[in-house]
Amino acid sequence: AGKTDLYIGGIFPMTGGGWSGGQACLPAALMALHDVNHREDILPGYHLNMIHNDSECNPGIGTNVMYRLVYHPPPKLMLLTGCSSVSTHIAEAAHMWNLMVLAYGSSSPALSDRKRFRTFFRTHPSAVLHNQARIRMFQYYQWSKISIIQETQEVFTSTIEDLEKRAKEANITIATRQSFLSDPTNAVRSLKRQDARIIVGVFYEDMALKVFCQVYKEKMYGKRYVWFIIGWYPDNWYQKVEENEVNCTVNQMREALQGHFTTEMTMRSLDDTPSFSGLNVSRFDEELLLKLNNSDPNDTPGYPEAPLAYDAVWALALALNQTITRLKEKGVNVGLDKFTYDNSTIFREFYRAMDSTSFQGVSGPVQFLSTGDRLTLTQIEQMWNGRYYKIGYYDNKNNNWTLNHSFVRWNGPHPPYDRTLVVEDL
Ligand SMILES: CC1(C)CO[C@@H](CC(=O)O)CN1
Repeated sequence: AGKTDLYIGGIFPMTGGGWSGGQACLPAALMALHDVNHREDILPGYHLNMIHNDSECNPGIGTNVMYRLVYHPPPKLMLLTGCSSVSTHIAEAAHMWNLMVLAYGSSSPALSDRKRFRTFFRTHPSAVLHNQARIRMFQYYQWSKISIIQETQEVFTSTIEDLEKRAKEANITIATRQSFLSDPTNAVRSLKRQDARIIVGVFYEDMALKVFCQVYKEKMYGKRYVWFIIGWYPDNWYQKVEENEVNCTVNQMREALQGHFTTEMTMRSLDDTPSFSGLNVSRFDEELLLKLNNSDPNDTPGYPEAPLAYDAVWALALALNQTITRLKEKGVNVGLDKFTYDNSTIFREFYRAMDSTSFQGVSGPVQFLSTGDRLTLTQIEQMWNGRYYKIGYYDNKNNNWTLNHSFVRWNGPHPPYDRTLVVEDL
């Protein structure tokens, strides 16, 4: 007998100036849909379809896509979203239609607000996930005086507010906090004037080039300084000096960046054990590359986040599957295809099922906090001679970490101090 069709909405940033991660995340989501629909034990008797459009990572366009998905039949059971700027608009309104929003690409800490985003979940961790690893490193090397420089973007402002809270709890002083909009020259000079030594820098990669060219000019690198920046830029980000009109050479950038640390959320499971779907990381990447007709993964936006999109589709499929059971247990004999936006019966069980998600994904264990947040490991790397080396991981769920400190290298004879010591200058 033919299967009953179910529909979900998918909003993917394919183009536009922001994060266009839909380029790899849409193929990954379609891969998961295919795999789910070929499992007899999942949503038996149903066929899951996704209707998707390009948000261009633009909140206005994204909201328009949502309205079109909602006001054109058939009803959609939920919405998948990417960029934070789109998710914040859609997730605030979605409850009006009993719609769950599951983001595979939203890192903004602002989204961890259950009151404002009542039906929001995400397989992409919040950007605050960098902070516990940073604090642990500071404690390990006994740095209790930290400085901060940030680009004025909401995601970085919210991240630094969380870092300040955690630093206070750990008796670590934030000596100075500088921010800049598009030219970091004065912010870097202020750090130098205030004798900043251990510095956390949060900005997008185009600004990172400007910051470290200025760091080179101010000589704020070498044996007296330690920099912590974001790790999810492409590995060769610092070489793009011409296209960003930065007047430093690649060698000067490399010299300024020698020994800096980065933190980033891990988006692929560290071990190769198969996920619930049967795919392990290496098989997933093989299949994804085929879908991307073997274009260079480093040049395909969203390639790092693709497992988060794959796991998001599995999460909603397993939650819908659970919803069937929950409805039966409540004696509600209605098919999922009978969902309507003004009927909260199905949504309520769907929400409870999503809230209790727990399965092994390609991106690692998939579970949500009560805020809808996802925890993953945080990866710590260090750059040496222009290349990044993994030196440790922080497990944010169990609050423990592994640091291969013998891998860590210093520009001087010992780790720098967090302030000027008289003895050091003798
Ligand atoms: C790690 C990154 C690049 C952070 O921004 C996310 C996009 C967003 O939060 O809008 C995608 N993943």
